[in-house]
Amino acid sequence: EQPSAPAPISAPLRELPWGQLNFLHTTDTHGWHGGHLQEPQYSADWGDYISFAKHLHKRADEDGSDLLLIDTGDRVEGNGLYDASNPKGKYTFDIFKHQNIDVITSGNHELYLSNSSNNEYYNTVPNFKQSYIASNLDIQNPKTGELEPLAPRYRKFTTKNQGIRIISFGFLFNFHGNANNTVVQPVQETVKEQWFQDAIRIKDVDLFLVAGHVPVRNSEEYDLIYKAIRNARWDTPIVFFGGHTHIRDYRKWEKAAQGIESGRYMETLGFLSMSGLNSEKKGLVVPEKSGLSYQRLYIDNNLHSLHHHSGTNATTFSTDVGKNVSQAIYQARNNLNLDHAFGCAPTDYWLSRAPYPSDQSLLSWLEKSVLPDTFSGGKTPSIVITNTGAMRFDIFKGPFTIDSTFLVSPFTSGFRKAVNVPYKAASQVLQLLNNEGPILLEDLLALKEQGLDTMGTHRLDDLAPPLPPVNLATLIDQSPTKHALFRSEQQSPIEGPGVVSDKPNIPGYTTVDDMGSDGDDTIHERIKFYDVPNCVGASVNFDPADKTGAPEKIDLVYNEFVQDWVLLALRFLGVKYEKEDTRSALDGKTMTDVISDWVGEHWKCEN
Ligand SMILES: Nc1ccn([C@@H]2O[C@H](COP(=O)(O)O)[C@@H](O)[C@H]2O)c(=O)n1
Repeated sequence: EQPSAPAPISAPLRELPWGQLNFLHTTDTHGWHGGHLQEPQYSADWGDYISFAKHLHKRADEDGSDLLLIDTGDRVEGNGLYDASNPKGKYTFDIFKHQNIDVITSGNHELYLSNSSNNEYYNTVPNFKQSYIASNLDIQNPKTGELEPLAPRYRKFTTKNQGIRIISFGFLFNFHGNANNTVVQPVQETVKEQWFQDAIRIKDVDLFLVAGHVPVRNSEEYDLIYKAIRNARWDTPIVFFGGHTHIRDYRKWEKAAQGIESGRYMETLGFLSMSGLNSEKKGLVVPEKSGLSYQRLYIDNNLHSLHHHSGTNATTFSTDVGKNVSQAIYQARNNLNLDHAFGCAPTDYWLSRAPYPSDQSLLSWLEKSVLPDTFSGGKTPSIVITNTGAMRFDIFKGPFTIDSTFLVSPFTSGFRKAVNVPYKAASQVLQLLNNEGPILLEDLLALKEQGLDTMGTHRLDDLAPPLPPVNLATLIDQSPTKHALFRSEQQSPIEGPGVVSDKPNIPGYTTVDDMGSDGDDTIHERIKFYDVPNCVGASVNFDPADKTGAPEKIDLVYNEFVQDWVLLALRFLGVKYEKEDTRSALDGKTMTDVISDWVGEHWKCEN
């Protein structure tokens, strides 16, 4: 735990369902290896995770079971510890490498920029030489320019104590937004490749382990892999580890094929156990189960939970390596001056924990205050649009630091503008991007398919942030056209079999998955999450309500990440702008700069 981290509050806990083969799973950590310094519930750091894993390894060695660690990518972008250094990631690779991870894969965030995928090539792959897997990912060798697999396509290994023979794969979903130094092969092609077809037919395999930056639910990619393995091996157990959608989730394909997704931002250490697997070695002390079984627990990443599940206490918990890593994180945070405050937030602003629009909504704050104040300088009537996915985390009342700017918006995309756009068209772009009004997403997609867009790297709903880290069934939908699955606000919190009756006192995740509603280790009081639009926008230097005084032409300013969609929408509205017709806005400043400048000017700290 970092010295400034708030101490966890004790809460009723569910027990770790230890088995024959046990897994700890991290995903979408996005640089939060220092833990959450404003939220006691998630305040343990990467050093604590190292200590925790060490205790569980000891337990496995003592009772003859096994423990494997998995990480499924998006380790970068989203926290000052990674983003504030120059070059980015200067400290994180050396911090991360001290955990003994058995299977590790790449996420999409490792690939948006060529320097971050080159970092995988130069740092993370060599640091995890025995465990990095890249089943459908190639990279241009930075020295020769030749395309090569980022890491081995699959691995075969045998567990230490039980002698369970495992074939493991490492996938990335069919991602298109990568820089041009990497190639992500669509999963439907990978599963047809000879190496994959041979691997799933290797004899004497007790378990297929599919790790990937791929959601476990509604996932064409994982369904394809499941079917491909089942076509070759009708009954060999399969375990999936997923990621990308930032949720806690558990999916049962069938009795012998199940998988976990373990949240985001170092909030969750996913635990999955299996029993009843073929084993070469005897000596298992844990009780035998009849047949194969899987169990799961989503551990809140704080010391109260970690002590409890490892049978330790404040005196016995930290290992030497764990302590050193926590110290290295502390040192890096100091070097980067991450606690330096630009100003102090007067209240909390929520990305998806308050309805949009509302006074507590981060997106309302962005469109009502930050964007108009930032872009009003030139006096030109403008509409400013950003995707809401450019915003990644909430703002808490109190000091808004260098770290906070990267938590809220870490990306390097700048702003661009199309000048002198007819107002009639420009004023409809936001509505189109939000799939509201008479023209729907399908119409735009049809145009894209006719080749009318130039690049088309992102899907329209990728413009919004990942859904809040809850099962879709618990998300409160504000746009009925979008997600028919969501519950309405009137419905009561999820309850069901397996919910323990202790009164929850800590707000947090109340996960409902294919195993039921008893997956969170901490019995939480339910938090409400709200759906958000794809994009928000501000009218600057004119009043959109004043119908008679509407400008004829305006500048359309937008976050560079949404450029394809903005130009496509304009074309759909009868106005043709090519990328070359647009220009850089705000001297290349990013959203990170915009927010830190605005906070410095408007949110003074009262001493
Ligand atoms: N330059 C960028 C890069 C990404 N985004 C947003 O992040 C989303 C992807 O994040 P995941 O954690 O879900 O992988 C992407 O869809 C964008 O919404 C961005 O705004 N700018």
